[in-house]
Amino acid sequence: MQPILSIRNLGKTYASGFQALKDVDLDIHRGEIFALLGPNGAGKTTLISIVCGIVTASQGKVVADGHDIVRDFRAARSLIGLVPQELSTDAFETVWATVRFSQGLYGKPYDPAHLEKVLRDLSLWDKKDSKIMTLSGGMKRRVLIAKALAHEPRILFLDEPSAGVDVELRHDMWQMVRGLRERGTTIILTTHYIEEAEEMADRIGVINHGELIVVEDKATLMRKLGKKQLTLQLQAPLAAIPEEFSALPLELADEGNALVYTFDVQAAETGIATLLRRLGEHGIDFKDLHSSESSLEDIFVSLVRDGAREVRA
Ligand SMILES: Nc1ncnc2c1ncn2[C@@H]1O[C@H](COP(=O)(O)OP(=O)(O)OP(=O)(O)O)[C@@H](O)[C@H]1O
Repeated sequence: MQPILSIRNLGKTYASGFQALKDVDLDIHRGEIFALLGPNGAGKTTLISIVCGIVTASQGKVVADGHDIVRDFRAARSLIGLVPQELSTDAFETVWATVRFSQGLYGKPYDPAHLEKVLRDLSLWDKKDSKIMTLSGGMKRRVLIAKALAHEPRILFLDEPSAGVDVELRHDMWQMVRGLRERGTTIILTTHYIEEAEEMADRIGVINHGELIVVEDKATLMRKLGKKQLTLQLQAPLAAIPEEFSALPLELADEGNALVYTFDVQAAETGIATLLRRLGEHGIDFKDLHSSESSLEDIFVSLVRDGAREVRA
């Protein structure tokens, strides 16, 4: 099936000469939740801003459901909703007036029933006549979401949805995002919270220094780049790893009371049987063992640290 969003050779150099995006190619599938991860300044907001028509690209092409975002701006923009990081307008407006305005902005006719549903879903109905400046931070966040949903977008961008929100709102938001996806909306979110990507995303893209260094199904990413660790609790502590074992991916932990062996999830042979046999031969006994898998967070940190080279290799 044709992707709902197709990004080709996208680049952005700001007037300062700073190159914030370099040759980004990305297809977003219909109906998926895509999480874009990257450290501060990686280019996430720049990418979203280009697709939403807020920033002009220096090179490349973006097509949203068949509509070029530059040549066919109105049609493309009407398909897209954006929940930005901060509310920048309308402090003196009521909640109702601001969502009503957002509905009309992209040519949608006034549909009070839809607006009521959006506000009820976001627990904002009681506040519909309140001025935005009188709302709490969490409620203002909900207003941002309501504004983005007012024109029934097919593609929804959430820029750092969890930044500065409490646990309850975060979980409500996840619930809402899943509900939207079930009804056919495609969701692209940027996040610093790996937990959020791990919880929500079907696919994950990692961006660093303006380059998309990896795009992968979440499950595949975790399988491909994940490592497993086997921890052996020793009967007697070791002062150092014996010379004979120095070539193995072994580390001492817990003040010499534990040996940690790291292996690739994908490797044909883990080497565990050999390790255990050799430890036995050397009289290194253990009283307990357990294994653990690396989290998405471990994978992300190593990706960003090691950069593009190793991932592509
Ligand atoms: N208007 C601008 N002029 C010059 N440089 C800019 C401009 N806007 C952003 N940048 C730079 O481009 C880079 C990418 O910024 P961007 O906001 O896209 O990052 P981000 O990944 O969203 O970061 P964060 O996670 O901190 O929000 C940063 O180095 C930033 O300083």
